[in-house]
Amino acid sequence: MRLRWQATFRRQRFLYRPPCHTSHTFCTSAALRLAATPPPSVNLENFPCDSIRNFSIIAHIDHGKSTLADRLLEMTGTIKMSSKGANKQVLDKLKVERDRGITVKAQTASMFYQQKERQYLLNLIDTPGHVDFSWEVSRSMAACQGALLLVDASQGVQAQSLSVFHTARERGLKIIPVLNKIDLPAAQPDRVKAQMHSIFGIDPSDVLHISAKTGEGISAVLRAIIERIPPPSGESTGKFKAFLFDSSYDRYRGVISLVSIQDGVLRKGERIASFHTRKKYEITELGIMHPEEVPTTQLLPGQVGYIACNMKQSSEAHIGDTLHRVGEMVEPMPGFQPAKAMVFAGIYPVDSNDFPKLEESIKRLTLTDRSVTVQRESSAALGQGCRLGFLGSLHMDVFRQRLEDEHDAKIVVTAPTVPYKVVYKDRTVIVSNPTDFPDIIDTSMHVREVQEPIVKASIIVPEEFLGEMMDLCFEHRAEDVDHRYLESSGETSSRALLTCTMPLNEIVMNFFDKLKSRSSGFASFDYEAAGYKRSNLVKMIFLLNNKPVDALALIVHQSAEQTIGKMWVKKLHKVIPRQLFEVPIQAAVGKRVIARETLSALRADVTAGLYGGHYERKMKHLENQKEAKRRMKRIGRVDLPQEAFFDILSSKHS
Ligand SMILES: Nc1nc2c(ncn2[C@@H]2O[C@H](COP(=O)(O)OP(=O)(O)OP(=O)(O)O)[C@@H](O)[C@H]2O)c(=O)[nH]1
Repeated sequence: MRLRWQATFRRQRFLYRPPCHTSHTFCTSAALRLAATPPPSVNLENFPCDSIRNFSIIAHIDHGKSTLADRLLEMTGTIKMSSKGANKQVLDKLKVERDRGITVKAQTASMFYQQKERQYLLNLIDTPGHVDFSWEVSRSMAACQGALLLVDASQGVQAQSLSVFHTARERGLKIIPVLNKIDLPAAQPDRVKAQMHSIFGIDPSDVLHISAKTGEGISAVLRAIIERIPPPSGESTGKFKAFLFDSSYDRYRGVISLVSIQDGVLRKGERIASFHTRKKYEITELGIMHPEEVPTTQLLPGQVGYIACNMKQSSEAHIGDTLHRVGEMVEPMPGFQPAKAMVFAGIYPVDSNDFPKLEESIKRLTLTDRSVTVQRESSAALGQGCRLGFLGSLHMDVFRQRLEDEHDAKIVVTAPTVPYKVVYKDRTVIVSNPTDFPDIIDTSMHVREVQEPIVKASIIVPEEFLGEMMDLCFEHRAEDVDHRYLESSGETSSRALLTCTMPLNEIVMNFFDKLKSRSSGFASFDYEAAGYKRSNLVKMIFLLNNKPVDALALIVHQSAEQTIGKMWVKKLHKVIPRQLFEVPIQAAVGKRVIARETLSALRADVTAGLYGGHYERKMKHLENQKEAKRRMKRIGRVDLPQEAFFDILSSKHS
């Protein structure tokens, strides 16, 4: 989820102040339709800590976080109330988000709300829903004292409701349980409240009933935020200390950081230092997100806002950093786990000449998505490219789509891999590219063992699909499989929580799709990293006419090498065009050939079918053949059209 209206305003600014750094394809008409109430003359001195509440909305994907955020903004007058529900999350989204109905980046908004003669400053720190972006969720929570736990009244508690609840509880946040979508005919508020009681120990009388769609119950949510969430603490007379929890990049102003002020007051022109990098900066602009940037003269304790300080590189804004005034030493805030890339893939331009353009596009996109890691690599088959690390496979797919949508890039993406640990006699190396994976059987390599990343998976599913889900998990090398029922017996259809450990490699390809189709869409899934485990892994290479194609290499579990080898050789046979000679297609592990197909020879004369004096037609055919040749990648003596790579690699992802 993201606060789409905020994005709208940022983009409006971009529209009026061209040319801007962003290259997103924005929906301008939507951006202009959504009008804000004019920014108030903000005097933040009127908001001491006890008038401030910092909170986030946490929920399983699609349980209505964005919709509730829209209503809260309307109700507090931060955006204009629309008669026909025009302030919908459909507005002004990136194409990738419109296409997929998901949110990628957490956003922040400050709202002013009057209750009983008193004005409050409510800071909403929004969170995305998908498991790949859970890093953003915990990062957002670090700046809050409370969270609205939203549960869909028709779907009930789902896998990510569990994980976000536990993260919020571990961080000591006050949790306000909210039942959303009570307008739906399928809503079962009492049943879902009973689930929340048995799973989370939540008192059913504490649960608020709302419809974020119709607006029912929203004022009770605002009341609960003020009454139940504790205010932040901080001393305006203390030494200045701020927690940096997010950043974005602006071509003109450099890095814009979002901070939560812990102690002291920050004003324009003051000099601050980063605890992490020890670099010093001067504040050139500061303010609050309302929901667009509204400059203020100062930021006080407990407040959440943005700062610009001529920070040039995104990497200087270290998430979780403590900022302090130059010359004053403060105790740093407890650090923050940096995002860890778990899925890696090579990205190559379809036309090798486009590499500089592709590299520039990747660089620009990573300015808005700090969690992506980038390294140059090259492949004999695909030429120069980049190896990118992502938080998960959805994250990878979103990035790929953004490259295509926003930067018009024509790219080939190699099969995703996870980071493996290869333990040698004298050192341990992390390998995230199959090309670098050693031949285990070759004793001269001195490989002691190979370890793969493991995750702890949770699946919530109606009990009639439990057996099917267990089978699916076992097919994907699950261990420690356990389950428990989430509702007391006597329910018509109880739901079960299935937990197990699984290799991460097993879920990056198409596990999620299988889970959805084999549970008729009812299962929800979540996972967390659970370390590394020793495993029998091997590198599988594919040979065309006895020449290895590096871009197609895979790391597979030994138990599955036969099945995978045969399957891919068959697929390659289907997509590779016939050549002038017979071409063996082989899958091999070390020197062992696992599977083989043979592509029969083709005759060359493209004009053979043309009789008589059709000179021009003959020339056209020959020209076409020449053009097609230009687009070929030559593997040994085999010409492989770029489209075949597309077919092979995209089918590898499915
Ligand atoms: N009937 C009904 N539909 C709702 C309600 N709240 C949200 N929805 C719908 O539920 C869908 C998901 O809502 P979002 O607000 O995008 O959910 P989200 O939690 O932000 O989703 P992510 O950003 O993907 O995590 C949308 O189609 C909303 O219109 C509600 O109270 N009643």
